[in-house]
Amino acid sequence: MNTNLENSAQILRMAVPQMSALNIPVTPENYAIWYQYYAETNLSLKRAIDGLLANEVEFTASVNQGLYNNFIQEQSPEVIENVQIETQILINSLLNKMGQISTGTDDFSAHLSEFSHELQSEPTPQLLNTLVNNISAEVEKVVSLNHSMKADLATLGDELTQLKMDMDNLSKVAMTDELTSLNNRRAYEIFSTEQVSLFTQSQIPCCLLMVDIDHFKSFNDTHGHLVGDKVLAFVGFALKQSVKGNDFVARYGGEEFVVMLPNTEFKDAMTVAESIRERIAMRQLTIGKENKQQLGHITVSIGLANIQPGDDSETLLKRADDMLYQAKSSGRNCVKG
Ligand SMILES: Nc1nc2c(ncn2[C@@H]2O[C@H](COP(=O)(O)OP(=O)(O)OP(=O)(O)O)[C@@H](O)[C@H]2O)c(=O)[nH]1
Repeated sequence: MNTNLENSAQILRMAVPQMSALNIPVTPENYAIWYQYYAETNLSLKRAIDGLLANEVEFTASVNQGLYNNFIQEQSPEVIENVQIETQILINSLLNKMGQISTGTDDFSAHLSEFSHELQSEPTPQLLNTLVNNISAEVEKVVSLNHSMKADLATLGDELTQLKMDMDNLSKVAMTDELTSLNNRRAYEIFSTEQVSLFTQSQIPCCLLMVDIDHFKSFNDTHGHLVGDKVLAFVGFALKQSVKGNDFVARYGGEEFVVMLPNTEFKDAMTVAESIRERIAMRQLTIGKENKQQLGHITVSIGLANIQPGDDSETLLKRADDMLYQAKSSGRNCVKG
């Protein structure tokens, strides 16, 4: 900021509180006296005031008038009037723009009102000059405050975006099964609760499939745990491939998966379940890129349940699980619902 303007603003900030502490009305004349006192541009005035202050003389109207008459120069009235009008216009237009300036304007507003008040009487050219300087200084202060606030806000915005990305990432990790990259049980529980409450509110049908790999223990025992993991990933992928849109696939735990089919009637869910079963059963599993090792086929059993009045997510899951048990008891590689 221009040093002259900065000085004027500083003088203004010293003069006004001092005048108020000494109960001196902020008239243009009085302001001119105290401005020049703090600016130290009028040494005889400064000595006179220092003397009055040292002797604790009260600054009555006549003392103030005496200071003005003895130490402040007379000025031409027309010049005063013109500058007075211009300054008033400037203040008004600034006041109108106040709403557009985002923050940090309270002091500014107070100062402008002060300046405006000072212009009500007949100010001297020095005072007007001072006022214009002070107004500019205050404007620059607010503008630079706004610039730095904008920069701060931009930085804050970047930090928030980064934080939001980190949070999104974290919640993704918390909801994802590492082995299959499907939703995990926690994500399923949230989704299932939402679907049950949707059904309760608006009877939108929704079905749940519980999918369990058949004889997975013996598969693991024969081929090893790592190959077993690959099979889990394959089943997860096959489930994803078999559904669409808002359908929700999760690994519930171990070799058990769940598929939720929102807005789906029982018979359509049965078709989806059958297509999942077939897709998995028909696939010849192999491992290794060059020397492919044949692993044979795996199958899944599926239990199907639809949400019914009075259900919560646990009762729904229990019915699907009961159906899965039936599918296993009926020889596996089938769907029951
Ligand atoms: N490789 C691998 N195996 C797992 C994982 N989680 C659970 N299993 C295995 O899955 C097998 C599940 O076995 P069981 O519950 O007896 O069922 P099953 O052999 O699939 O037989 P049925 O369900 O009756 O057809 C166990 O051997 C578990 O160790 C996993 O993350 N990776």
